[in-house]
Amino acid sequence: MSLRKAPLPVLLLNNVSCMRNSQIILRNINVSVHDGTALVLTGANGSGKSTFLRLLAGFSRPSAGEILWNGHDITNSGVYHQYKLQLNWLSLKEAIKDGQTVLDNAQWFEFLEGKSGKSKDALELMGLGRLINDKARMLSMGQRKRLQLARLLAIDRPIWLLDEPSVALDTEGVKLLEYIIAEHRKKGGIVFVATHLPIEIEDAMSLRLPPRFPRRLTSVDMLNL
Ligand SMILES: Nc1ncnc2c1ncn2[C@@H]1O[C@H](COP(=O)(O)OP(=O)(O)OP(=O)(O)O)[C@@H](O)[C@H]1O
Repeated sequence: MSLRKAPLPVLLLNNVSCMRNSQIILRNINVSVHDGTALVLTGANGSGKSTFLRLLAGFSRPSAGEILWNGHDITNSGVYHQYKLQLNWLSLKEAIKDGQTVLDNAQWFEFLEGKSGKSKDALELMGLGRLINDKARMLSMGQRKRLQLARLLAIDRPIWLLDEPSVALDTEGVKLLEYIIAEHRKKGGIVFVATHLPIEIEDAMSLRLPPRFPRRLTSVDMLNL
């Protein structure tokens, strides 16, 4: 008889809590993530979705508990050095240079990554093929989001941390987002999505963060307690 060991999760959040300004933002989060996993984070404004992604990105440290990547604590500087190369971060802060062309904006990220050759196809896929030589300042909000998503594809890292990725996208844009997430997962990629908007992700895990009340409770909060 052979005993097969369960595979080690790629990412393990083990009793993770996070405090800011003496307030608990996240409390005792336990999540186990394997290759191909998608986790959709929802919750009210201020419930801690971005904070959750920031912890995963290593931008801030858990106040308690640990985040393990392949069994290693990401707050260890040697581990983090390797871990951060796995991450692709997308947020409302878009880091787009208005004076550069759409193509340059994508290729610059590829260049920083020591890669080349994927930006054009990625922009085509995201529906920006006709605009690659236009200055980024010409883009609409939704087109800027498409450019961010094209960069995600061009850089091609395994763990995606997406904060409100569908904001400003039209119906076709959301479908494209769902498509690239599905394709990324087929290759074993891991996707975290913090969102208020509906997004279709097959077999996704979901985590709804409880509301927090840093402000005075309203009657609506009282009803929901
Ligand atoms: N650096 C910080 N210092 C102090 N408090 C912070 C810090 N960052 C976030 N917070 C607080 O943590 C709480 C959670 O914020 P966070 O941005 O994670 O929520 P969210 O669920 O992403 O909200 P939204 O849906 O509005 O984007 C908020 O009350 C916010 O004020």
